[in-house]
Amino acid sequence: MVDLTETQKEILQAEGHQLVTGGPGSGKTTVSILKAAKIAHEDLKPGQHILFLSFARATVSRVLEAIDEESAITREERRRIEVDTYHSFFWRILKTHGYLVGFPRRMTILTPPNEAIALSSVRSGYKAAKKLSDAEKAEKRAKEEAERIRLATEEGKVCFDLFAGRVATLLHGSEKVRSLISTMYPYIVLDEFQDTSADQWRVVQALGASSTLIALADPEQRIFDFIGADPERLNHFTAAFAPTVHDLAGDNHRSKGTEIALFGNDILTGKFRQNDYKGIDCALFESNPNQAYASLVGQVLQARKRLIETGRSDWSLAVLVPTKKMTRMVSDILREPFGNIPPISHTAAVDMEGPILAAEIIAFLLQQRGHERCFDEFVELMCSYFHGRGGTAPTKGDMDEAMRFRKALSKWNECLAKGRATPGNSVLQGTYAVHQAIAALTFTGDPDVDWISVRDVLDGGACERLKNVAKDVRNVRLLERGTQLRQGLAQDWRDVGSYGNALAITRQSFVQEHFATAHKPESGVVVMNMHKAKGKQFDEVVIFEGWPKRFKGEVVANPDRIVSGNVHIGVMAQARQNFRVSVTRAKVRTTIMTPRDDVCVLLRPEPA
Ligand SMILES: Nc1ncnc2c1ncn2[C@@H]1O[C@H](COP(=O)(O)OP(=O)(O)OP(=O)(O)O)[C@@H](O)[C@H]1O
Repeated sequence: MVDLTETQKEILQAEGHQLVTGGPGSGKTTVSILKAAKIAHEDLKPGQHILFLSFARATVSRVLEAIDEESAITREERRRIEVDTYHSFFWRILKTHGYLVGFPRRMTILTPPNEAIALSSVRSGYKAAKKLSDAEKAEKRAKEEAERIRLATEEGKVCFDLFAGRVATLLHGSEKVRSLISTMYPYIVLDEFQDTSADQWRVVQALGASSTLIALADPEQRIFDFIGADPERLNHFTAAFAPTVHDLAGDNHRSKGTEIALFGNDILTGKFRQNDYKGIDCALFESNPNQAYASLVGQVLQARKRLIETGRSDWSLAVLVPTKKMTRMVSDILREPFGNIPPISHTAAVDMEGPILAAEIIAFLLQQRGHERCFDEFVELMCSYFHGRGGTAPTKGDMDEAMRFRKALSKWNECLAKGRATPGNSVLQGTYAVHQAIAALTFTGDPDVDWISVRDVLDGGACERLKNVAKDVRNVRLLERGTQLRQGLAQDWRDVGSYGNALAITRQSFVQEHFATAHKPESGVVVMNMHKAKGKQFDEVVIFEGWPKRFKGEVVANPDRIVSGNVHIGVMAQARQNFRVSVTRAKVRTTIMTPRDDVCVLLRPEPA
């Protein structure tokens, strides 16, 4: 067990609502878990639990792991601590009481890929977000919201974006539900409280009426302004609940013996106290893809070597990049590095809409039903993939592609109806050939083997779009040992001797996967967007940003930078906080990779 600091001890002793603040690695999560165990031991009545609410499943798994490591916590106390995400907690409330806010009794979750499909026709009517005026943005938002509400109330398909607002309305409107929840959870810990959105805050206000709240926050790790976090949120909490306030301030237990935390603080002010910081490396690279990626691969290999040499098996190395696009690019490079460097095994936190819809296509093909409209359904699933794979930003190209396939299909069917040959130049010829090839496969009953044999046919077939599906689906980790999907498919085979329900099983396992919390925190090499690193910790971190593209010596584009365009505008508070969060995820070392000819503006000292 750790030796608690004086402030941590005070937190354990204090009663009533609490606000615990402190910098990265200052021990907020740790002390709140010990506090939860103490409450479980001393204050809870039979049947009651203490609820630990967090934003992301990844944070949940880190907290669960921390609970497991705390040998001072008994099994019974552990059982009384319920760690959950806001999403999953809200869904539980909506499922039982949603009818109070106009939802039908039978509801299903509209997962992000299916939400993307449902909203794609609204969204594709607008230009890219950057080019929209404020009025257009508001109009687009209102139309999206209206469609979400229609889907929920008329069809019972509820998407995540509606959860917080509806639960807030429900709790404020029903004293009965409020007290039901508070009886079940008399104490609630709110992790990363600085990032609470307006709707989530309304929920918290209602919960705090009868439950005791413990909010954990670092105002300077606030990185979700773009979805409604508010710099005033901590003041709202203080005004509403008059909590005792405990500040763990600059304590740093995560990267003890290094100056990573100090460097993180200096990023906030732009005034660097030292030339070198222990635990921080700056690696410059040349501004062209070959050399940039070669430098990255070199740094990743060196870091991996250092970590393997520690002899531990649970080491972790995060490669953090500024954009989603770069997450994919870096993942592709690590999968197939140049020359004779073998693939660098890693996981990548890419957007899952495309991969999930691609998995649905594979699942559909596994069903091999060969019924009359089978090919039509297959093409329709491909069109859904085009509609949904762009997530919140469907591209015009994808929308056009879906239209083209639908048109081609009706022409195809017209020919068949008239007993004529299908058009030789149809875009569907390749698609049809692949469909036939898969229908002719003989499956083994081993979901892994069969899944991969379908994927291989897509990959090697004559349809370019299906090759993309094969590529996208590689990002799906659902077939790993013990997963819901793998078990479901194997069971299906045992029950009916085929994968007759593969599509339904796949859809269901993604919903369950979304709510599952029994995941281990990431280990090995992981690639992710800087925003996703919040609340996590790794042994080493490599931060890798984009570089300026020049033509005749002039910068013509400067994409994928930590600060947009790498230009110095105003105080850049959000960019500084975001960068600091990334830098301080490391326990031992953070390597920052920035282009030699255009070093990140946040690393240049502020003019005095
Ligand atoms: N008093 C302490 N003595 C030694 N180690 C500690 C102490 N408190 C916490 N730690 C350790 O320090 C690390 C960081 O702690 P923790 O995750 O609780 O910080 P945090 O404030 O929640 O961080 P962040 O806001 O960056 O997510 C953990 O590995 C934890 O076990």
